[in-house]
Parts: sequence; structure tokens; C-alpha cells
Amino acid sequence: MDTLCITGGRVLHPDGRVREGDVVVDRETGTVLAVGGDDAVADHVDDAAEILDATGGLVIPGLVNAHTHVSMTLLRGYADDKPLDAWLREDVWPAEAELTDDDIEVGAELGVLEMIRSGTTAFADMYFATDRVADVVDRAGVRARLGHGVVTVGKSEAEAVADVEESLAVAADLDGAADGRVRTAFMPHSLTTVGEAYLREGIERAAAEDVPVHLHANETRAEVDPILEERGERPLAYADDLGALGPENFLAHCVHVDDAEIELLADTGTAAVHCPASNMKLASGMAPVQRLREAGVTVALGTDGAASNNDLDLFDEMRDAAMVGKLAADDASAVPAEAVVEMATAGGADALGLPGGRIAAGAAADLAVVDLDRPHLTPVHDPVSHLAYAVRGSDVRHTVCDGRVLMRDREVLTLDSDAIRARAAAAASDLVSRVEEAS
Ligand SMILES: N[C@@H](CCSC[C@H]1O[C@@H](n2cnc3c(=O)[nH]cnc32)[C@H](O)[C@@H]1O)C(=O)O
Ligand SMILES: [Zn+2]
Repeated sequence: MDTLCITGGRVLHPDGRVREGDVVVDRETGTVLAVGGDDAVADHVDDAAEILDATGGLVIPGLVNAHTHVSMTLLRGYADDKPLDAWLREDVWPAEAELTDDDIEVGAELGVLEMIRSGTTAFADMYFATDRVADVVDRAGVRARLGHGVVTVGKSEAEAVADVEESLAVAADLDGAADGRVRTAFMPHSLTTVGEAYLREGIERAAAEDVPVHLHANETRAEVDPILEERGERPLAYADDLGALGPENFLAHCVHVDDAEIELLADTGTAAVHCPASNMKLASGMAPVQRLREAGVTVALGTDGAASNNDLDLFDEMRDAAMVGKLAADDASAVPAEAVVEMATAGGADALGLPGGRIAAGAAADLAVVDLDRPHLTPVHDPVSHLAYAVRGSDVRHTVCDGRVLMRDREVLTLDSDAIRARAAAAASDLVSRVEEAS
């Protein structure tokens, strides 16, 4: 058998326990064959085709970044310190109007490089030139749920229709790309930036094809209030009426949700993707993560784009989620370490409907090995506490997705780091020149 063995470390199990043991991966199927320290596992290690040394480290499920706009890495640090609406209209959208498909591709390469380096093996992306993002996912070896973001405000009828059609077409055409590692979704941007008729028709057609729906929801008060005033109902009641809620669907943010909306998410099985850094940076508010979890809602974590974060490191997101979750609940025991680790792993995989998120026999071999033998991680009273509060993305030693080693000893094998950095920096500077000329 063609196996990859990850040896000599400790392993984070789905029940949250950490035990010493090796992980045996079938490289052909991309799944975990066995986990543990028994004789059967030792036999596999003896005739492994490939070994990854995890001595002094912790093997964890590959992290899942459940909401991002990956190519926005090109806009990292381009516009800071503004609220969502002004940030989008004054800075981000004018810059995005100048983006070429090549920009989107190199921005995606840069973002995926950063994610592999920090132990993320799967992500959900809402952007444009989705075929180019899918190419990057294919080459890099990660998994993703991709979609074309639809905005209809400020567009002509013909442009708006074309945007909806493109999102539906992308979802149909790209599903299953990259040997099945790419899945898709219909992605209207939000309940306020897409008109009702477009939302209604697009969601209905997506549902008819079993295509999941992903959108931004209840991110800021400025987004909730107009819906309340114009429709006399809360945004998630409107979303439910549109058919946007359901077990395959996932909503980014869910910051300003009331008890009835939390119940709606729980009853419909709709997942919420918490983006704590973006919510803090844009001063959008604090999501009621503890209440969402207590109600039984699947909560995942997302970085959002690199222009509102400003990195794609899920370890930062875990820490931020635990911190702001306590502040929001006014309770230091709220959103504990185990909860944020679960949100970044199994919660993310469940929200996106992608394999991974758990290390167990039969599960997808999507893994990361985190060094624990570092000064800032010493002593190790509780490895799960470290994952939530002290580990940084740069502590990741190896990354594996679908049974394939994507990073070994901090060297990314599937992408050329130096070339990508150079191309991305050049593309970003050209982009800014074009935006200045256009304004
Ligand atoms: N086809 C659309 C693009 C939508 S992509 C998704 C959009 O979400 C934007 N975005 C990034 N972060 C956030 C956020 O936190 N809230 C809302 N939108 C965001 C991002 O800049 C991008 O314009 C068009 O023609 O404009
Ligand atoms: Zn977003």
C-alpha cells in the first residue's frame, strides 16, 4: 500500500483529547488509514512510502477558513480604519473595478500560499474570475468551496442579470474541479447589495440544482436597519422567505442577530461563519457566538478578506474568537479553547460541506503539524489551550491535504513562494497606479 506516515508526535482526536501516536495515510485515496501507537500502525510505518516527522509537534486537522475573498491579499493594508460601508464604497470597490483576471489569480496564489503556511487546507471564497481561483486551488493542492459574488445595486438590469447568471454558471461549471477538491456555491453578496427579485430567482435556481448558497448577513447595524424599516422583518426572516436558509447553506458574520434569528439558524441547520477580526477592525460589532453555539448552530471561523483582517492566519482567528466571544457574553468561561478549535476544524468542514476537520480512520487526510517545542509554547500544560491562545501560523511545520504533502519543514512544495511574492507585489503596485489614474 502507498502510505504516508506522520510519526513521533501527539495527535488531536475528534473528542478534543490529545494522545501520542502516529497517523497513517493512504496516499491513493487521500484518507486516514489508522491513528495511534499500536502494532498495526507500527507495521505501516515500517513500509511507508513517505514519512513526515512530527517529533515535538502536534498533529491537528487542517484548518478551515470558512469565509474569505482570497485575492484581496493584493489590497492588504491598502485601506484601513474605516467602517464597512465607506471602506467598500470609497476604497475597495473602486480598486476591485480595476482588477484583472491575472491579478485575481496571483492574489489567490499569495493567499493560498499564506494559508498553507499557516496550516489551513480548505477555504470558502466569494470573489470573481472564479475559474482562475479554481486553477490555483488545483495547483496548490488545497480544497475550497468557491463562488462568484453577485452585487446588483448600482447596476443596470442587464448587468445585474448577467452577474446572477455568471454566479449560477460558475457554480455549475466548476463543481468537482481539481479532482473533486473544488466544490461551488451560489454567492449573492448580501441581502442589501442584491435586489429581491435577483435573490429570489437565483436562490430558487440554485436550490433546484442542489447548489448551496453563501452570503454576508447581519454584519453591521447599518445593514440590518434598512431591511427592518423597509420590510418590517428581521434580515434572517427575509433570508428564510427567500429560501436562503438550509443545511447546505452558510452565512458570513451573523453579528446582529436576535433570539428569533438564532432559532431560525438552528431550526434550518444553516451554519454561521464568525469573522472576529474583520468584525473588530470594521467595528461591525460582536457576534453572539456563545448563544449561537448553545442554540445548536454550526459555527465556523473565517478571516474574511485580507483587507479587513489583515492576514489569513486561522490561529489568530481562534484567539480573537475566544477573546471577543467572552467580551460579548460578559463571561470569561464563554467560547473556551475547545470551542474555537472545533470551530476552526470540524465546524468549518461541516459548514462548507467539505471533507476534513477530524483526524480519524476513514476521514480525509487533511492535516497540519504544529511545533510545540518553542519558547512561547513552553510548558505544554494543555495543547488545546495553546492552539487557541498561543500558537501562531508560523509554528506550522508540515501541511497535508487529500493525503498529499503541501508543505514539508516549512517549505511549500506546490507553489513557488518567492516568485509569487514578487508577482503579487508588482501586480498590487500596478493596480494602485491604475486606480489613481481612474480617479
Ligand atoms: N461581482 C461583484 C463582486 C462581489 S465579490 C465579494 C465582495 O465582497 C466584498 N467584501 C469583502 N469583505 C467584506 C465584508 O466584510 N463585508 C461585505 N463585503 C465584503 C469584496 O470586496 C467583494 O467586492 C461585483 O460586481 O462587485
Ligand atoms: Zn466577506
